[in-house]
Amino acid sequence: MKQILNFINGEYVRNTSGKTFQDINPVNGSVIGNIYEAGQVEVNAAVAAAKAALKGDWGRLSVAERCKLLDAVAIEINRRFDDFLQAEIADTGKPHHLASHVDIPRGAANFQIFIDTIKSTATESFNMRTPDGKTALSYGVRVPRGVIAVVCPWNLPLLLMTWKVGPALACGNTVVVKPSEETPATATLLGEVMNAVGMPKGVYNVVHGFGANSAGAFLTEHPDVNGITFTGETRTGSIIMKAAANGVRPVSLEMGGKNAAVVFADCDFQTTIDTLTRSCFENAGQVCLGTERVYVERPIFEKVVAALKERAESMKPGLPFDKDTKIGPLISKKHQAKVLGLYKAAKDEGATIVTGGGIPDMPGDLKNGSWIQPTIWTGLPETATVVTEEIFGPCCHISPFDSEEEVLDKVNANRYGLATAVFTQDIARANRLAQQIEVGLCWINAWFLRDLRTPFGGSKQSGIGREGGVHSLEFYTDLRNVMVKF
Ligand SMILES: NC(=O)C1=CN([C@@H]2O[C@H](COP(=O)(O)OP(=O)(O)OC[C@H]3O[C@@H](n4cnc5c(N)ncnc54)[C@H](O)[C@@H]3O)[C@@H](O)[C@H]2O)C=CC1
Ligand SMILES: O=Cc1ccc(S(=O)(=O)O)cc1
Repeated sequence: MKQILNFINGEYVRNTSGKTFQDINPVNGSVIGNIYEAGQVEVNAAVAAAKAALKGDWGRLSVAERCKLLDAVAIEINRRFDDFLQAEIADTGKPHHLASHVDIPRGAANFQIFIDTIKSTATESFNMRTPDGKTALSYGVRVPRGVIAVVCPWNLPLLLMTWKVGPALACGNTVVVKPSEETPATATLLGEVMNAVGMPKGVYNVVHGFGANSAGAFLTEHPDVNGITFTGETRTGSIIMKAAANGVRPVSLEMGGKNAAVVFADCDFQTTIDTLTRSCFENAGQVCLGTERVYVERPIFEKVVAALKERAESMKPGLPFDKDTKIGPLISKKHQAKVLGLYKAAKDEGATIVTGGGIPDMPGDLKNGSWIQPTIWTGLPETATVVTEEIFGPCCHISPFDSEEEVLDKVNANRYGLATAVFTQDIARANRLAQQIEVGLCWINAWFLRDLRTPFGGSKQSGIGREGGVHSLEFYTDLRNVMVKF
């Protein structure tokens, strides 16, 4: 049995309370690890180590030296690619092709991309004449904020954690990471990488546990934490915002979504169906950017429903390492119960179940896993639960529309505003819509196509702030103005 320890000040440590909880493989419900829950003592130690590191070797490094270390981290993750892959797959049950093409490569790349950003981003300067006839030059310098708390979800554990740790370290901060209690493995493994490349002690720390009355709350409420970056549910983000208010600490929040796709009759049909298949069902729908509302222009409504039904039914569930596996389980029995509850709500509220709606029949011990059928509904009003609430499962409701104005109103009538994908060959119409849809990200004839220099984040209740490229620097540094008179 794996023993999953906290990583504090460069060392793996258990805890003083003796409290542990189980790491479960969602494929078959088996216990794969024993996680040592960090209490207030361990969180205090991690924050203290991170604070001390700011004044130690780490704080004295030049930007170039810091970047060299980050590059070494990326190289070491890639050298240990298979260890990360096995760990991520064991925790999440996601198909091998997904973890090996998305999660782990991006986990490494997230340490490299911000090297260019930090090295090449200038700050502004202004020259002016003073009232007494002298000259004044003012210029900006970016300084690290200090200790950053990084609170992470379980859907893309390494990818989303490094998306924050990479820029935080590039900017000279130190971090205390609180991975999701469901997926502790890769954040823990990253500690070995940090030690292997010679990262100074205390720069990267990991504390395990839950939210309320546990590591998550102890960390975000800690007075020596100087900034909090969070990805997870909107409800949790709101609790974290309140914790951050105490001490007036900045927050960056990437939260829930109820993303729409808008399909016009003139779309490239095959590309649209291929893309919708990914956006609705990939990672068992556990992607914050995933599509759960599909609006289709009436002339091709039936055709889209039929094509997507066929694709949903071809998503073969199975073991992560089986070559023909197309979909893994949900992250946990708890999440499966939530998704099944919403599947039931759809039925109770009168949905037509085009396909799915329950649990697939799995062989042997896989019966104990948290599997779910890809599901499509039609026929619900815009007020229905599964049309308004985030599900985070492999499902969507498809409804017809007749005009651009109608679909725009429907897309925007939701409290979330993370992402939308528009499918049409009329590029003027697509751009018109993209500028009116209230989201942080809008794709045209694409989905999950990312240039990591661009801003990522949500509008409305999907988030506060943007990360990616120079936008990450906005959060992970404090911009100081210096004015010199001569
Ligand atoms: N906008 C985005 O980029 C993304 C958003 N998400 C959202 O994340 C959700 C799935 O992730 P979950 O792990 O279920 O989210 P969650 O909000 O339950 O948990 C996220 C993290 O916050 C911690 N946490 C929970 N309560 C806390 C508290 N009171 N104080 C401090 N920390 C606390 C958890 O232990 C976990 O590490 C999705 O439903 C989706 O809404 C997921 C991925 C990306
Ligand atoms: O699931 C949420 C999510 C997925 C991807 C990204 S990124 O743009 O690739 O960093 C962010 C959040």
